[in-house]
Amino acid sequence: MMSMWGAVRCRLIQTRSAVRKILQQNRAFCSGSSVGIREKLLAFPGGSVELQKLQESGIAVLTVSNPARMNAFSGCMMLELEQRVNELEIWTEGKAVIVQGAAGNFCSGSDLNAVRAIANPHDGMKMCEFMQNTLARLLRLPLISVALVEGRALGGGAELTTACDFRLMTSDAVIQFVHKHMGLVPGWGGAARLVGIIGSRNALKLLSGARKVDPDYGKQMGLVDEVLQCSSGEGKALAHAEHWIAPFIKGPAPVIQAIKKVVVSGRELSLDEALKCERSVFGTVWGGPANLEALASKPKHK
Ligand SMILES: CCC(=O)SCCNC(=O)CCNC(=O)[C@H](O)C(C)(C)COP(=O)(O)OP(=O)(O)OC[C@H]1O[C@@H](n2cnc3c(N)ncnc32)[C@H](O)[C@@H]1OP(=O)(O)O
Repeated sequence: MMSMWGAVRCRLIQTRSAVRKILQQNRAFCSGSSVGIREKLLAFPGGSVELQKLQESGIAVLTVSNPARMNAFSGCMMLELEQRVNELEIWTEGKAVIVQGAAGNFCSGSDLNAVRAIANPHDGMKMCEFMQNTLARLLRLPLISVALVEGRALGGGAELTTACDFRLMTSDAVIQFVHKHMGLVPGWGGAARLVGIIGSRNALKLLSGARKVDPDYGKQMGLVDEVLQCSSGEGKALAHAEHWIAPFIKGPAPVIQAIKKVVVSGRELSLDEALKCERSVFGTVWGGPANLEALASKPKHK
């Protein structure tokens, strides 16, 4: 009969092979069809995507920064976002990531100067594919992710909020899928994720009406998880967001990461595949330090 440690080892190997498969898919994308679009994106400089990892709390803060253009995504920022996601994917001590915009504003979507320059269907689709891949990887991170919306989240900025597990808004913030006004539909995966978050009827209302979502409307339709008691640009929102997320990330990083992994598999895989993945992830925490410590302390969950 296989020992407990043998079973744990076996499940660890299964998990590693699942992770390897996902990494191979990501690498295939990085080395394949996106090569041409990377060169084109490089031609649109400006702004940055900054990452600060707070080792003590296990919270990372990802800041989209291009204040002169209301934090619109230049081509270089799209490439930089991908790099930041790469870094977060291998942050084993991390528990959460807060995505915010610089200077009290979330993000006004793609940089319209870049959009004008690559306004042909071929380049548009390649850019879409690039951002879809990056945002899908952001949402699949083994970290609990929060979009902290101050000011405006427009177009691609609204799509970025859907690539996080939770959305928090300051009292005067607005999320708006303005794509229809631009003669577009979301292309960074925002429509598919929006349907998953608020259902197809509400998604249809937001996209076809290009409706402004204020905090009350956002909460009412389930797009927004919490309205923070502060205004945009006041400098208080990040501290409020850290406070909001604290109860969800209490505990050791491997356990928090395992929780996020089983939720991602439940969200994205068929039931059979999700159950398989859940077993593998379970094997990584069963008999692990946090589990043994909890067993030794004879807890009562009152
Ligand atoms: C994926 C599909 C997409 O994301 S398509 C892009 C969707 N986004 C947009 O269409 C945003 C268009 N911009 C706006 O509606 C307004 O600029 C908003 C964001 C409401 C801000 O208005 P307001 O506070 O009056 O400031 P402003 O218009 O003077 O803007 C300040 C400077 O920022 C610029 N800016 C803003 N958004 C973008 C953008 N997406 N791309 C490029 N530049 C942008 C404005 O042009 C303005 O620049 P400048 O001071 O005139 O040089």
